[in-house]
Amino acid sequence: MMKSALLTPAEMKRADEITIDSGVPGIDLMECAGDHVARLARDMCGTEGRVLVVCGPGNNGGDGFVAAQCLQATGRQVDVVLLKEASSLTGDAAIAYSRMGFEGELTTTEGLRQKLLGCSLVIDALFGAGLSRPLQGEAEAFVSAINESGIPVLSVDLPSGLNGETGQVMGGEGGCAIRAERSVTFFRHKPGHYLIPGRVLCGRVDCVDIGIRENALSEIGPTTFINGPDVWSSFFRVPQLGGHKYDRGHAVIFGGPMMTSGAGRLAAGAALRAGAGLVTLVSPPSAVMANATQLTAVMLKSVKEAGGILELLKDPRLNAALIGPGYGLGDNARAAIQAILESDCALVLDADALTNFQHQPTELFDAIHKRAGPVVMTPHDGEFARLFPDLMGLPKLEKARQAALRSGAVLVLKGADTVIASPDGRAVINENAPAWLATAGSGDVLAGIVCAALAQKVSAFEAASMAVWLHGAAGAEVGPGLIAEDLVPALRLVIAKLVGIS
Ligand SMILES: NC(=O)C1=CN([C@@H]2O[C@H](COP(=O)(O)OP(=O)(O)OC[C@H]3O[C@@H](n4cnc5c(N)ncnc54)[C@H](O)[C@@H]3O)[C@@H](O)[C@H]2O)[C@@H](O)CC1
Ligand SMILES: Nc1ncnc2c1ncn2[C@@H]1O[C@H](COP(=O)(O)OP(=O)(O)O)[C@@H](O)[C@H]1O
Ligand SMILES: [K+]
Repeated sequence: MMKSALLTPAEMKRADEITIDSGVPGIDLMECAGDHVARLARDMCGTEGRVLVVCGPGNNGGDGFVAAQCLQATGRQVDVVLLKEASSLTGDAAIAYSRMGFEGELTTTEGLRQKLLGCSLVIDALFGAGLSRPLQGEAEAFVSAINESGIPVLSVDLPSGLNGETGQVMGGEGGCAIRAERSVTFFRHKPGHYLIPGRVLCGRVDCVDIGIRENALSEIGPTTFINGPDVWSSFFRVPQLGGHKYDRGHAVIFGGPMMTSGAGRLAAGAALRAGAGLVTLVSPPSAVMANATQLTAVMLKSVKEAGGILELLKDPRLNAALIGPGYGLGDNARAAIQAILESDCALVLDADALTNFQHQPTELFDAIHKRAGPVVMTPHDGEFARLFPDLMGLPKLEKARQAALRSGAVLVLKGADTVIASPDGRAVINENAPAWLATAGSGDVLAGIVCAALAQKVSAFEAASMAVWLHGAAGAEVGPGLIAEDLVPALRLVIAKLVGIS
């Protein structure tokens, strides 16, 4: 799990301190970092062309001085531009500057523009983890000039102007940040490398070892992780010789009326493919015929109203349920959801199940806190806004974490950078979803996969994380031209690969 830990800039600072306190000089870390930066710079622009290293006033600039020195030592033409006078440098950055062996040039934005002409790569060593406020004045003008030049940029640690904790540009809409082709960071990725727009601004990110102590992580206790098998593979269930289908759980999908019945069918098919031993699609009588003509291995049941649902869920073998996709809005729908909330089964609430409580969110959260079974909620941003309007201004990780804590549910806040947050404070960020997944019905498939993992008795946070990853991997397997129906058969290939490697 520690392999996939993400560190906030403050946690990374702590990891640096722990390592330095254990006897590793800070300048050694910086020299190692700068050496990697130089290596990647050579990787980006081969042996030809001038490299311009733009250095800020802190240790990020220090990494830039080391990189400049390494590049020059291999015969490279290098210019170093300073944002602040060299005399204001302190600590390791001052040491790195003094060891560089040549002078950096304190220049104006116009001077920087002249230096940019004809160079083949810019190393952005202006600001990294220490950026504490939006870029202004000369710093902002430097960043604009670099972006306008169109020259490829390698950012050190983070594109300058980006908040490493939130993935947002410091200063929001009015702020500015480097748009890099590649970034190189140290020890562990930061959430900002994966959260949008950070992920776009970073370009390809390399994470390199600079000698930070691994055991610093146990002292720091990170709570944010990148999603992948490292987070949940020990929870992934492989059917056992001698087992039977009930070992794999019985998922119940509550589908809607005929005109929106496709959503429930997609979710049911996905739940079966994702490993639930049995799947029953429960629908109002009007949709039964449509479902029956489309589905084979999925069982069907017709239920008219909340009373029927209560009765059905008394069967303890029905251990996981999903309601929401194509379900419909109104008093009857809300009564059905309330009936399901009264049962003990593990539960996924998606789409209409969330929208139905937009005027009574506290009622929903109280019911979730009271029930014994776990709940996973899977809103996209629009659905999230209906239940948590006051959290909308927060960065995505914080939004998901606070919503999980308030609701008592594991929260899957969807998008290109889906965040899964647990009420216990843990969160993962997903990165394997291709943009082809942004298509009608794709969320219904995801909800079905979550339900399958819950039916297999996977804990809610791991179930949600696993499902989001499988969904992303299935999307990548299908690729261009994907429609939601394609995801269900693609899951078979993804699971086959996963079982092969685990
Ligand atoms: N020993 C260490 O601590 C190591 C640090 N490393 C590098 O050090 C970086 C962090 O260094 P620092 O903590 O010095 O931080 P930075 O170099 O990112 O920036 C801090 C400096 O910028 C100023 N500043 C912050 N926001 C500003 C703004 N908006 N406008 C103008 N000035 C602003 C601060 O007052 C401070 O002087 C990392 O990103 C990484 O590149 C690496 O060298 C590895 C080892
Ligand atoms: N740009 C994107 N890149 C990757 N995945 C995306 C992107 N946009 C949306 N997704 C994913 O596609 C799915 C869409 O779900 P949702 O919005 O509920 O759609 P629907 O209701 O049509 O099924 C989610 O899993 C979401 O994370
Ligand atoms: K930088």
